[in-house]
Amino acid sequence: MYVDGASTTRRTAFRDAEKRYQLKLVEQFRVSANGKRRGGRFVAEPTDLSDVLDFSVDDERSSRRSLVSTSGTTETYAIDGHPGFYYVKNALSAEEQRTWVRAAVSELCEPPARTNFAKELGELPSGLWNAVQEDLMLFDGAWARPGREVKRGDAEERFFARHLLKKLRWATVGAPFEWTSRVYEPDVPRRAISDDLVELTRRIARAAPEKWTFDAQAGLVNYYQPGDTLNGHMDDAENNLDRPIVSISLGCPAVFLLGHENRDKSPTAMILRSGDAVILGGESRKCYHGVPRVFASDESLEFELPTCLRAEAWDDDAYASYISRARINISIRDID
Ligand SMILES: O=C(O)CCC(=O)C(=O)O
Ligand SMILES: [Fe+2]
Repeated sequence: MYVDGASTTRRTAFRDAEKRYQLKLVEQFRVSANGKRRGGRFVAEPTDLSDVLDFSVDDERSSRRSLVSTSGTTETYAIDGHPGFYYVKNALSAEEQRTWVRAAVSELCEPPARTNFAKELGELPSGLWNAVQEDLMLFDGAWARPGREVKRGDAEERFFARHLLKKLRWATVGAPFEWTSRVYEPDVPRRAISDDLVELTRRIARAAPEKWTFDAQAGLVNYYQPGDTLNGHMDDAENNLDRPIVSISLGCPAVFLLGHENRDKSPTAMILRSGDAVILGGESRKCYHGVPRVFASDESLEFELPTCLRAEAWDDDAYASYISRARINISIRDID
């Protein structure tokens, strides 16, 4: 769906910013009772976020943003130096956040949606989420109970549904994207974009004062675990770059870098939080962007999940436990 510049190795202002925010693990040592130094525990090195916009707090960094409109609890902001980009805070209600987390892991990644597994394993059988709950594994193209005990470190471990769920990185809804030829494939089986998703993203797109035409036709669902990143890229496979992209964040917070038309200008860093959305329209539609960092919700108080995603808010603990260590992004595009 995007140009992932071969230039990720070239030193650019964008690349420097990615490095600044990426997760760095440092070994933690402790001295045991007999005076020996023991290591082996890795923790995240603190990251300096003093230059990162956070729409959930009002401080000196807020001078770089301006409130464009308010509708109920939804607030839409523009950011200095990034025409056409909007941050839509509280774009989703508490209930909608749960609905779309549930849909992302139990519907949007289900066949015939294309996922990152297609190349290595072929299409997974349907029911990945239920297979995780029942601790099943992939055997001869179906979910099955393991025939014998599988120990930690055994090669078969990677076929457990719980392991595959951790490796789920993307799913496409609507017209699937062929990453090699970099085109949307018109005539293959697909998971249609539901009316609910069309309606939701249309509503969000209307928050932009430009009132761009936006027809939700294809979507990419990205699944991130803490430590996962999305390299700086520009989405350019869609025919008409005058149409915006609407991109919804769910679960753990992330650092999002919004750059410019090349990688040499310093990007603006901001935190994307659950229930918020961004609109990449106008000039910003052709700008580099990426996600160098996803924070686990228990890393620090400022990254806690909103109450609507914590265990007590669900009737099924499994969703709460997944989303406390995952981020989901649903980006919807108009591809004509
Ligand atoms: O995860 C995000 O917030 C950004 C996703 C994105 O840029 C993409 O899917 O093209
Ligand atoms: Fe993108």
